[in-house]
Amino acid sequence: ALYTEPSQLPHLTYDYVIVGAGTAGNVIASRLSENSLYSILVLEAGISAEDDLATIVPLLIPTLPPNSPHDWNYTITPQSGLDGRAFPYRRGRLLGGSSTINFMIHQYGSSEDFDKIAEITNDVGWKWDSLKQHIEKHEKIVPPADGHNTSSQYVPAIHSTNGIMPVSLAGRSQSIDARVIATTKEMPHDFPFNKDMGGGDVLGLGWIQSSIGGGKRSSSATSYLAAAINRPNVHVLINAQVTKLLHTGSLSAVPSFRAVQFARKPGAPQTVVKARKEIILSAGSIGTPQILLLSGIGPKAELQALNIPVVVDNPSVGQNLSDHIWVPNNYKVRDEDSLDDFFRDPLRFSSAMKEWHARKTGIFAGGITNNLGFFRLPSNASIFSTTRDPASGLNSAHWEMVVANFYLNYKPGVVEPVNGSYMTIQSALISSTSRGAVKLISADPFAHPLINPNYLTTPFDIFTMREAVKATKRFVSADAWRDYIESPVGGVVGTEDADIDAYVRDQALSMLHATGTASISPKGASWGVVEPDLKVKGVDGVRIVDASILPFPPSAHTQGPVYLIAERASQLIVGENLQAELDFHFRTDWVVELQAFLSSSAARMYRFCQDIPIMSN
Ligand SMILES: Cc1cc2nc3c(=O)[nH]c(=O)nc-3n(C[C@H](O)[C@H](O)[C@H](O)COP(=O)(O)OP(=O)(O)OC[C@H]3O[C@@H](n4cnc5c(N)ncnc54)[C@H](O)[C@@H]3O)c2cc1C
Repeated sequence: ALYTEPSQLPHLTYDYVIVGAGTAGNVIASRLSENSLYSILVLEAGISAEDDLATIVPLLIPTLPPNSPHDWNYTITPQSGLDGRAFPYRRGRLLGGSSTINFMIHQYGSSEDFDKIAEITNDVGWKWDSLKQHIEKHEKIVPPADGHNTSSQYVPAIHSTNGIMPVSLAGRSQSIDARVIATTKEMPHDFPFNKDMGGGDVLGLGWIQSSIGGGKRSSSATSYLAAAINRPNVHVLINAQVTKLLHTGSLSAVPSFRAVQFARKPGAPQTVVKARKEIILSAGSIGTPQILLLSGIGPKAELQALNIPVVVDNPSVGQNLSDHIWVPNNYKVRDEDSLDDFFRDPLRFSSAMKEWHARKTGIFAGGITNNLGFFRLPSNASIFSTTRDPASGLNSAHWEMVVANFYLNYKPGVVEPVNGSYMTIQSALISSTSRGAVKLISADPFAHPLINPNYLTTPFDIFTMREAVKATKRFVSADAWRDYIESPVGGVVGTEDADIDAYVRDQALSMLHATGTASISPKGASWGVVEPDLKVKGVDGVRIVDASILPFPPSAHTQGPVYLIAERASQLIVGENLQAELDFHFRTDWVVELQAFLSSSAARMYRFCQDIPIMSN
């Protein structure tokens, strides 16, 4: 059931309390609630926007304005690597979290990314060969909205048609598609064709898969949560911003956190709910470290400076913020079909909207791009004489290219051209090595934290962006574009490396792929925030499941990896419960078992009211 006010909650104690009904949180809620014996509460700070067309109609997403109620409306700190610029940093603040406002590109990353996580954590369960089993439950490949033949555009064998979330290939064809593919044939060394990036092999250029099904966005809310919300053991409360986790005692001298405090808005009454088994933090790469810090779990000196009582001194909380960053390379083109005219023409816009309403097809049924590719620097690139290759392996990317058939530039203050047709090639940094941090600005839980991604502050990052921009120039020099591109628009001024660097620092924006602020680490390591099983280090009762646990930026847009991580986390949690129950049964004689069986329903009722003491912190 969905509740909007704390007073509507039927209980104040649940088996599991999940913080954040976002991409990962809804996976956990859905999978755990498949067992009707577990009671689950999901607390979401944001709203439900299930009828909001901007979050349903795929191509309306570029029109969703900043400063909307769907968004946390963060701003990052001024970036020394970007000429001191600061800009909005979007995160979904609604059911589905960022999966409800993202650009729907859907893939998982390189197999080596996950193999590297397995190596870092000494946990083979994170290896790609193990993790990819979850694709079967997650993904449901459906035909694209225009029903075109996709046989040359993906490899069905590495996908699933049985999962919970509809995913499809591009829902409308674009005039540039054939030129992109022709370029892979003309320049196969620089831009090889990759028929499918969804199976762990990401390198090359090919067709995009999107979290779109039947012409509508698929989010964790429309898939996982929709499947679970009517189960009697699932309660979801929106407008509930968690202000901290409460220290409730200790287990074998390890501090326990088994209660969550939340409020609707600043000054509103605080409500406390208790978790009998576990709290799952799924508040995302910004929200999760913020909540840990507010709860006294974080760097001691930082917490003390804000008069937050320190329960667990962990210097890694909020550190290691990593992200992908991109620059637009805009070109003026000869094209009647670019989306520029479409967005400017109210008649075409409304007739396409009518088509979408009638049949869920047409321009609006597709995403913002049909093609993307992942690439590496040459192995003899000069940067490798001073910097170790940060990619997860030889089949993982350093940079990415996304091709869109309209003028795309979100830099604040940029005015879109009022006429003409355009194409944009986004050059993005993937294996970034700059690391930033999320820190509290005050002990006020409603104050936005300081978000400093520290972009482009390493020689590797600026080198790779420079090479990615140069590669774009090579790409558009192919014959395939000769009669199409008129001229670059607002691009690099000059021909020197320094000119490209200046352009990159002036133009770069975030891909909004924040990761790493509650990083996974080897069991018992002195660094990192969670153990390989995602339990918070030095804490009893809390697990983290979201993008924050990724130790480094993957070769992917980040929703796919988050879905796989959340599926595995659900399996770990359920598995631990089964193990605990088995242990219990093997230890007891039949009389005790019978008693347990007979009293289980009564016990569940009782445990709803059970009191978990709360320490002051
Ligand atoms: C505009 C945009 C475009 C993107 N485009 C793509 C794309 O095309 N493809 C792709 O793969 N990735 C994309 N991403 C990134 C991807 O969507 C995210 O990496 C991923 O969804 C993160 O999942 P998560 O579970 O970690 O966090 P989220 O999905 O953000 O979920 C966190 C949830 O926790 C809630 N929350 C936070 N703090 C609190 C609190 N204190 N109390 C209660 N609730 C709280 C939030 O409101 C939110 O619902 C994009 C992101 C954005 C913002």
